[in-house]
Amino acid sequence: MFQVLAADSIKEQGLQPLLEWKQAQVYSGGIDSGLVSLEKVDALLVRSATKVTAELLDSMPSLKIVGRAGVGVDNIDITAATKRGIVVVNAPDGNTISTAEHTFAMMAALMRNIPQAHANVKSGQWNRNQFIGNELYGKMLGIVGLGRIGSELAKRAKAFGMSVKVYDPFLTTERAEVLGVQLSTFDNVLQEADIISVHTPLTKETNGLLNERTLSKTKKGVYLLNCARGGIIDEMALAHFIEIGHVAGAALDVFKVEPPGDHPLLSLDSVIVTPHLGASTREAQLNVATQVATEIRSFFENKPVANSINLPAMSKDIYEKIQPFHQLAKQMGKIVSECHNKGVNELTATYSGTAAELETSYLTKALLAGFFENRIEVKVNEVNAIHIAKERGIMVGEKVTGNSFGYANTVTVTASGDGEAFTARGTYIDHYGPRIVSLDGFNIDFHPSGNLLYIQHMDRPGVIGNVGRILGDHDVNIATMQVGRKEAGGEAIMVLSFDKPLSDEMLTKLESLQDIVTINTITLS
Ligand SMILES: NC(=O)C1=CN([C@@H]2O[C@H](COP(=O)(O)OP(=O)(O)OC[C@H]3O[C@@H](n4cnc5c(N)ncnc54)[C@H](O)[C@@H]3O)[C@@H](O)[C@H]2O)C=CC1
Ligand SMILES: O=C(O)CCC(=O)C(=O)O
Repeated sequence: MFQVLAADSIKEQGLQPLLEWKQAQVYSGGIDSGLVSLEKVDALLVRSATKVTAELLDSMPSLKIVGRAGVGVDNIDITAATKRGIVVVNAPDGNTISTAEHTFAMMAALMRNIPQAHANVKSGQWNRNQFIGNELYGKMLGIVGLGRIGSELAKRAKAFGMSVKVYDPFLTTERAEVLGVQLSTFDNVLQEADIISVHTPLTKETNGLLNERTLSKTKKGVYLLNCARGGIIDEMALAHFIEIGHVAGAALDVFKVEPPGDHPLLSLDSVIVTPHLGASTREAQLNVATQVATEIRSFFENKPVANSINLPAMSKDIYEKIQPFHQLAKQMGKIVSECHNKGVNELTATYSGTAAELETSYLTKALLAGFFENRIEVKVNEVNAIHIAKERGIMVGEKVTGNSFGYANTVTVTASGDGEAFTARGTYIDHYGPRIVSLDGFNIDFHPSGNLLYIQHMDRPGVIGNVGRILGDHDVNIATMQVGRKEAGGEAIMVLSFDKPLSDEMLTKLESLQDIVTINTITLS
C-alpha cells in the first residue's frame, strides 16, 4: 500500500484518482500534522506553501515522487530530489487560464484604480475625481515570457484593442506570428510598452530581471505587473521607481517572501496586491489536483508520467515501444556489473536498428540503474543515474550504429576500467522477448531473467559434466544452459539458469573444479 501525503490545501475532489485506488492510503494534512510518519511516505503532493528542501527529503527515506499541484517548482529542491532518485511532477497547464484571467483582472483593476476606489467608497467617501483611470484600448502591453500564461494574456489583451510586444528569447518568430504578437528585444519592450507583465519562471536569469538598471529604460508612467514569481521584479527597485514617480503603479500577486509582512511596497497607494491568487479558482484547483494525482498513480502503476521535471516526457505510444528495451537495458546493466565484477570508469551504450530510433538517453539511464543496483547503497533510477555515474567518476557514452549484427535491433554495453573491458550485447525480438546474444565476445543466446550463473572456463572435455554432477548431487535442477566458445580448446563460457538461487557451499564447490576460471551469479527479476 502506497502512503500518499497531500500537504497544503489540495482540492479533495481532485485527489479522486488516488482516493479510489485500493493501492493507496491518502492523508490530507500539513507536513507536521503527524497523520503519517514522514519516513513511510511514498508520495508527497504540495502546492506552493510547503518548501520541499533537501532536509525535508532526508527525513522522507521512502519518498519516490513529489507532485506539485501547479506550475512553478521553485519551492522544490529539484537537484536534491534528483540526487535521491525522487521523481518530481507538476501540473503545467491546469491553472493557465485562471492565472491569465487573474493577470488581466489585475491589469484592468490597476488601470482603473478599482481596489483604491472600492476601499474609498466602503469607508463612506465618494471621491470620483481621485480615481480617474486609463483605458486599456490602444495601449501597448509588453509581455516578458510568452509561454502558456503569457500567450493567453496576449489573446485577451488583443481582444481589448491593445497591441502586444513580446520578449522571450526561446520563442521563434513563426510562433509569435501564429499568436499574432510582435517579437522584440528586451530593451525595445522596456522602452515602448505602456504596461509590462512578466510571465517567466523564476530562474538565475530572471531573478531581478527588472531592476534599477532595466527599470530606468522604461517609459515614464509605465505600469508593471507580476503574477508569476516574486523576485522577477526587484521589489526595492520597484518601490524606488514608484516613489520617484517614474513607474505609475504596479499590480502584484506574488512576493519574494510570502506572506510579505511589513513591506515597503504595501504602503504605496499605486500598488495593488493579491495573496498569490493566480491559480485560486475552483476550476484550476480541480484541474491541477486531478493532473498530479493521476500522474502519481500512473507512476506507481509503472505507466508513463507526462509531466516530470526530471524524467523525459513520453506519450503512451512511445512508452509502449520503449518499455521492452527499457527492461532489456536495465538487465544488461546488471549482467555487465555482475559478469565484470571489477572497477569501471567508462560505460558505453551502443544502439542499433529499432532501438536506435527510441529515446536512447532514457535507455542508457536504465542501464546505469541496473549497473549500480548491486554496487552501491544509494537507490539508483533513471532520475539520478547520470548524477551518480558522474559522482563516481564513471564516464558515460552513448552511440548509435548502423550494424545490427543481423538482428532487428541491438543494445551493446561496454564497461571498461584498469585496462580491461567487458562487452555484452542484447536484442529484443518481437513476440519472443529479450535475448542476450553475446557476452565478452562469446556468441551465446539466453533469456535474461531469474537466477543465472555465468561461468568462464577452459574448453576441455568433462567440464560441463562436472558442473552438472555437483548441481545434481545437491538436487539442483538446471532450467536452461547455454555454452559459447571462440575456438576449440580455448576459453569458453556457460550461462545456466535455475529455479532458485544457489547456496554459497555449492558455489565454492563449483569454483574449485578444474578448468573453471571464474563464476558469477546474476539475479534478474
Ligand atoms: N500566480 C500564480 O498563482 C501562478 C503563477 N505561475 C507562474 O507563472 C509563470 C509562467 O507560467 P507558464 O506560462 O505556465 O510557464 P511557461 O513555461 O509556459 O512559460 C514561461 C515562458 O518564459 C520564457 N522565458 C524563460 N526564461 C526567460 C527569460 N530569461 N526571459 C524571457 N522569457 C523567458 C520561456 O521561454 C517560456 O515561454 C511561472 O513562473 C509560474 O510559476 C503559474 C501559475 C499560477
Ligand atoms: O498553488 C498555488 O495556488 C500557486 C500556483 C502557482 O504559483 C503555480 O502553479 O506556479
